[in-house]
Amino acid sequence: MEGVVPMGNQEHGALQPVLCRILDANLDRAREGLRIIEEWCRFGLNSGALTEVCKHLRQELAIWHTAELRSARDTPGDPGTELTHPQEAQRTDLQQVLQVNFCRVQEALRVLEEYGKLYQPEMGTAFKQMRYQVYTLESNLLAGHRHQRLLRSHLYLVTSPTESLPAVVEAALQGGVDVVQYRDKNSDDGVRLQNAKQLCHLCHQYGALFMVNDRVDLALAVDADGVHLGQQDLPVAVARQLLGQQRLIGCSTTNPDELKAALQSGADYIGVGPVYETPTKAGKAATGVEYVRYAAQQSTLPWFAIGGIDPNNLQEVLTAGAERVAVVRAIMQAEQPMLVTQYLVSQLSHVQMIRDYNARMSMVISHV
Ligand SMILES: Cc1ncc(COP(=O)(O)OP(=O)(O)O)c(N)n1
Ligand SMILES: Cc1ncsc1CCOP(=O)(O)O
Ligand SMILES: [Mg+2]
Repeated sequence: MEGVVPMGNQEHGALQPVLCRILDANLDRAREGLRIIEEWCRFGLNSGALTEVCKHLRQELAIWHTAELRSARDTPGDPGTELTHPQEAQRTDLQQVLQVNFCRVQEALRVLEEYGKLYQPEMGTAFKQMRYQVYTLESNLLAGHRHQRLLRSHLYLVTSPTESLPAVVEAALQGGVDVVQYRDKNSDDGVRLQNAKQLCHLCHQYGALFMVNDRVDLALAVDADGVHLGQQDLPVAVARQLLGQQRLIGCSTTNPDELKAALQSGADYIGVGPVYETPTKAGKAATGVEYVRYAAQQSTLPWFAIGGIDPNNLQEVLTAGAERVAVVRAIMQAEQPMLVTQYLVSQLSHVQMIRDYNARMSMVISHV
């Protein structure tokens, strides 16, 4: 086979330029990947600490990137520059951009670690340490992104089955909905899987969270952000074992006892309701806005008022203390789902703005 030389037959001298080319290419690769991650830390997260970690790693790589390694570069003679994978052209959301670049940096560091040992023994240890620093950076950066998104979420759409499911969900996403839950009690699993996959992809394109109702297996199968569980569903602790710490778990409650248990269960957010009677959950007694008032006083987790909420009664729910609401019919059955979503979003952000302002004012007053 032309060009294939067993390593044992290569003389050390002949190996040196090859090593230099491998090290040069992978130093470039690691630095480029880090730069992409650093831009998000700096401009997306405004995190000085995470930006500093990326910068420090890039500077360390630069020190190893000596003139000898750079001068070994032979881009025109590199057959790898022509090779692209179709997936390189597809980046569907920010999460993917970051994930792909973390992989790229980690792979490059692994190559540097292994080949570096042949070039200069200290390289092995140095790049190994850097690889572990990158793993830590990855978990600090990616861990908690769902929880952070949840904290910024105020409008939650729970879907109902319809022919135009993707179109309605996309309209709601265009209107600014923060979380979408796929809820389908009757379809076959094959249909559910297809729908959940499609909606998950759509939500992530718009930077919204995607949750699955009831089904932990389906949530895992489509890489959803989490699952929503009621009192008759799997216990939160069991779902947590299956889903891990990174995914979100929501828990429905209808009264103070359930709220107390849900707050201690390890759930990430709470459903509060049905506030009003609703055909979507026929036969379930309404809690009334009193329970919304109670949740506003007692909940230590983000919570969403749900059940019969629409543009006409939203104000009453907000006045009772809600800052977050979940709806089914108000959006799924709207003639113009995007407009209704925009209206709900604007009402919710208005109330949020007033509450934030009042909270800041009372802090100022308490310091005078
Ligand atoms: C956000 C949100 N809150 C409450 C529910 C209701 O969950 P559950 O009581 O399990 O009832 P079903 O939706 O499974 O019929 C929810 N789905 N979402
Ligand atoms: C799933 C669920 N859980 C409590 S109320 C409810 C349904 C809310 O539907 P709608 O917003 O159409 O009243
Ligand atoms: Mg349920």
